[in-house]
Amino acid sequence: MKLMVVGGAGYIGSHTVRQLRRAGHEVVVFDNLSSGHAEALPPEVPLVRADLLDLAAVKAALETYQPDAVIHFAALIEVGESMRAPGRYYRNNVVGSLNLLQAIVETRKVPLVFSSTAAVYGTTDAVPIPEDAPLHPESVYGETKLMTERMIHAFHVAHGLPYVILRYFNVCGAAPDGSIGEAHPHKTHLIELACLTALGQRDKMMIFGDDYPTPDGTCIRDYIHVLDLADAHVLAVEALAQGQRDAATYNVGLGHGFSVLQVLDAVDAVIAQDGFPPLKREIAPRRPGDPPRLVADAHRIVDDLGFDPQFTELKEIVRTAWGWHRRHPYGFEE
Ligand SMILES: NC(=O)c1ccc[n+]([C@@H]2O[C@H](COP(=O)([O-])OP(=O)(O)OC[C@H]3O[C@@H](n4cnc5c(N)ncnc54)[C@H](O)[C@@H]3O)[C@@H](O)[C@H]2O)c1
Ligand SMILES: O=c1ccn([C@@H]2O[C@H](COP(=O)(O)OP(=O)(O)O[C@H]3O[C@H](CO)[C@H](O)[C@H](O)[C@H]3O)[C@@H](O)[C@H]2O)c(=O)[nH]1
Repeated sequence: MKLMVVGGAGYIGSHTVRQLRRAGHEVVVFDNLSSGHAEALPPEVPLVRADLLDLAAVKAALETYQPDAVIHFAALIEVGESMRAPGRYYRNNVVGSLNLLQAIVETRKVPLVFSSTAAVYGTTDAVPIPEDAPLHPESVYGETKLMTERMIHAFHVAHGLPYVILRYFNVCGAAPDGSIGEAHPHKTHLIELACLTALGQRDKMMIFGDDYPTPDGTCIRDYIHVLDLADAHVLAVEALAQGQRDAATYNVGLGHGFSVLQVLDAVDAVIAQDGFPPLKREIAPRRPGDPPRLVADAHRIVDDLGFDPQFTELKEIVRTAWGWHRRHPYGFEE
């Protein structure tokens, strides 16, 4: 197939581009490079450097490249920033996605795979969380993702647009060859921060709360490797193309969780193999808005699409992140 990957120069998009190429698909990337990196793309993949807010550019790209399906990763993704600059987030994420939907139905009405997030559930008592749990996002970021989910469904009902929505849990890790990996401008993710702390870019790791109602008192999350997540996109887009699915929403996680302390122990074990000392740790207050436990009920994607994640060991996941950060301590900015 020929696929247009919108936001394909970003962290998850660039790993997905690789897996799509490996699966034999042709790819074109549409990205404004606001947080993505052209260096993260294979040289043979064309990059249309343009903005989703430019409707004419989106339509022109669809008309020029005539893709068989579109995968949509483009968004602003920082929860804290979304609360301080809601206008930017609603405009970029909601209006940008609306332009993409409009351009698709006005040009080629091809299937769409969309990146959503566990943040659409907000704080929930459900463990694990099924896809039909109540949706109560607690941030503007989460709200923009839920609004986009609803727009996509409305376009499905009104125009027959086939779609798969994937709700990711905690995305982590990097390409095992260390060539591409996470390089967000602002670092907030636990595993990335731990690797950068090991490399001396931070003094110590702060543990945000050790008094949660969990076995070791720290928060539990479902960590999904970025390559497994990329494979979920390959499965989704192929199921859409073959007409096996035309409107589906899936959680993407492992279905079991690890605590902050378990993650930091895994990082210590991995970096010790390269002669690095254990991370300095400090217990800090809880971070506002962090639910104690977020774990996916991932049965639906396993049953429907045959999703079969390969990175199920925490140390294996951490080893790939460490390999990337060690080789590229400043990301793509070397
Ligand atoms: N990283 C995570 O942990 C996580 C978790 C859940 C969901 N998601 C979702 O996955 C998607 C990808 O996340 P990521 O971590 O790869 O982020 P990222 O910032 O690395 O990638 C986003 C890409 O979209 C591009 N982009 C943003 N706005 C654009 C616009 N208006 N026009 C064109 N391109 C634009 C950026 O330049 C970047 O390349 C996002 O939609 C995010 O909400 C990410
Ligand atoms: O220095 C740190 C960084 C994080 N944490 C803790 O580690 C856990 C994981 O935190 P991350 O920031 O890595 O990830 P989140 O669970 O906050 O967020 C992720 O999952 C969300 C879904 O709920 C959204 O999808 C979001 O985009 C994605 O980054 C949390 O308990 C957090 O408090 C620390 O203790 N110290």
